Amino acid sequence: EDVIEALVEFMKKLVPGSMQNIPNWGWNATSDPCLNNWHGVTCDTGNKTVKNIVLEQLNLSGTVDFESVCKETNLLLLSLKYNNLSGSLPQEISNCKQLKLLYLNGNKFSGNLPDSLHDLTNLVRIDISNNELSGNLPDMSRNTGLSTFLAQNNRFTGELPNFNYRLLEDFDVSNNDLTGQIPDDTGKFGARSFAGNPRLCGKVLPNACPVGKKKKKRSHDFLIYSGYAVLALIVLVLVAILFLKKKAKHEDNEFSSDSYTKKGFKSTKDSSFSSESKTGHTRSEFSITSAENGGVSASLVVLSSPVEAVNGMRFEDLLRAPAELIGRGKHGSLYKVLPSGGGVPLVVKRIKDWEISRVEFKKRMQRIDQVKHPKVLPLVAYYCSKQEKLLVYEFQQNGSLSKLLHGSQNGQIFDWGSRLNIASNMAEALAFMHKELKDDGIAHGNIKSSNILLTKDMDSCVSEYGLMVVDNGSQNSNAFNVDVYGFGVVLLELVTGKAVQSNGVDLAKWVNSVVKEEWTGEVFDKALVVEGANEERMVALLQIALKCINDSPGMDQVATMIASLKEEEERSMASSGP
Ligand SMILES: Nc1ncnc2c1ncn2[C@@H]1O[C@H](COP(=O)(O)OP(=O)(O)OP(=O)(O)O)[C@@H](O)[C@H]1O
Repeated sequence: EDVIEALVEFMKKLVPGSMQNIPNWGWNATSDPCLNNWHGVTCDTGNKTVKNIVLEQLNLSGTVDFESVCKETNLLLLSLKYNNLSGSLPQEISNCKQLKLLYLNGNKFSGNLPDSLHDLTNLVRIDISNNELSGNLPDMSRNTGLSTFLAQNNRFTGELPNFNYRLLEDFDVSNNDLTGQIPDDTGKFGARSFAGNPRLCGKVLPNACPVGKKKKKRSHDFLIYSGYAVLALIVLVLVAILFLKKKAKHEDNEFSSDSYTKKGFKSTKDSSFSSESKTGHTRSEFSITSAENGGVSASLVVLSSPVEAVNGMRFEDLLRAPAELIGRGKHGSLYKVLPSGGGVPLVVKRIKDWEISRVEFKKRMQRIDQVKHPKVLPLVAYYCSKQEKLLVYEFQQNGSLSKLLHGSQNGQIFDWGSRLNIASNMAEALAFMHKELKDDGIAHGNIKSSNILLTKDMDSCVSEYGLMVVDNGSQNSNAFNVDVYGFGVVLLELVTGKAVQSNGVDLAKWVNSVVKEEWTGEVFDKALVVEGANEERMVALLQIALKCINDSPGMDQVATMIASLKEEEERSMASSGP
């Protein structure tokens, strides 16, 4: 009832005047928003809780009662764009804790933005553009899941705060009255994102910054950094004391029984660390906290590794190394870490919410390590405590297949032959892993183009094998089918050049429907058509992709089909060659 009352209150304020002014949208206290389909409301699948409110372009001219709506609901999406709403955005907006998408653009909101926006830690997109908002922009560097921040055409003043520019995909603060220097040293966003702020300066703007201007900020940063350093030092000393105490009590018998070269670090009750990136210009933080219940010890297990710098590495080395957050996916965060003793950069994947016992986890990682394939990125080390699971891999400087296909290509040509090569290598690697790990029930679990990486020689390899346990009831074989499906989608990306989800359209569904309508020619990546890639073989690869998606063939069968396609391609190249 409280929810209904709050929602009715919210609607009353959106439409000023008497209740009669509210159009017949079903929003009344005697009905149910989920069961009676209130206009603009979407609920969860059980029709119990309101998840989305979308009231766009409806000429609403009142104010927004964030207090009521955020207190009583767990909204994921609130979109009120293109109305005539006014008033300010209150601190209480942060009670909408689950909010992922907030669209308030195209209204007449005014006043300062509340600082509490940085407490919306689930926020992915916020669009407050085209309003009359003023004052400083809040510091949103802690909203690490944020990918879109649009605040253009307002009256914001003051300096631009720090954002996680590396993680942002869309950013626009143009046409405000911002001052000072652009802190985005990544250069990722061009002049367009910052234009129309005459007192803003930076590399991408015609307005270069006067030399020496950054000093004040530096000394301020220095204070913050030294604070972090002192904190980290205290924690490290505590960890060391606890570690020594524990060590005296326990013998490390974890690493004696098998054939790997392993060295473990035992960390005791609490360990935490914070460091800052030396590579990135923007400040980034890395912190691993492990608070073990009941003082059970945890270890970093370093597997025998071709990576020199890693052999002998300890957990504390990992913690001490400069690190930079480079990704925050559905399943956890990814950090790039530079080992302190020099050597190759590493990535640390920190998995959240994986309900797996430590024994199971360890068994699984060791099993994966036993099955080696040259095109599967080997695990370098792993760490497992009750709350924390960390996996260490070697950093691959050439990025992922996803970036190659959908990122700015910097003039790189990604031709048909290379695509077929990647398809064939990845199919073969997965077929091998599936065969070897069938009995253990360990599939990859998360096949997608961002998990196919390009090595320094531009060779492809699949990363993060076995990090996701696909929850598919009792039939383990399903996990392998999920891989085949994921691989099918990767093949579609290779053939179409399109991303898995573009403009809300699911790639597999789109290709399936286009092929059904017999417009197959429409789906191919224009770059491949221009290059003159053989259409017959493109159709053949497309069909293999659709087979993976619709019929769940075995990975070995898929690998065989792609291998013969590749052979055909090579034969034809040889016969048409000079
Ligand atoms: N070893 C690595 N070297 C270089 N880049 C990597 C490495 N591992 C992952 N990446 C890249 O870092 C980015 C973030 O990776 P991350 O695994 O966090 O995200 P994701 O694959 O999109 O999501 P998920 O959590 O579902 O795996 C991706 O673009 C990925 O391609």
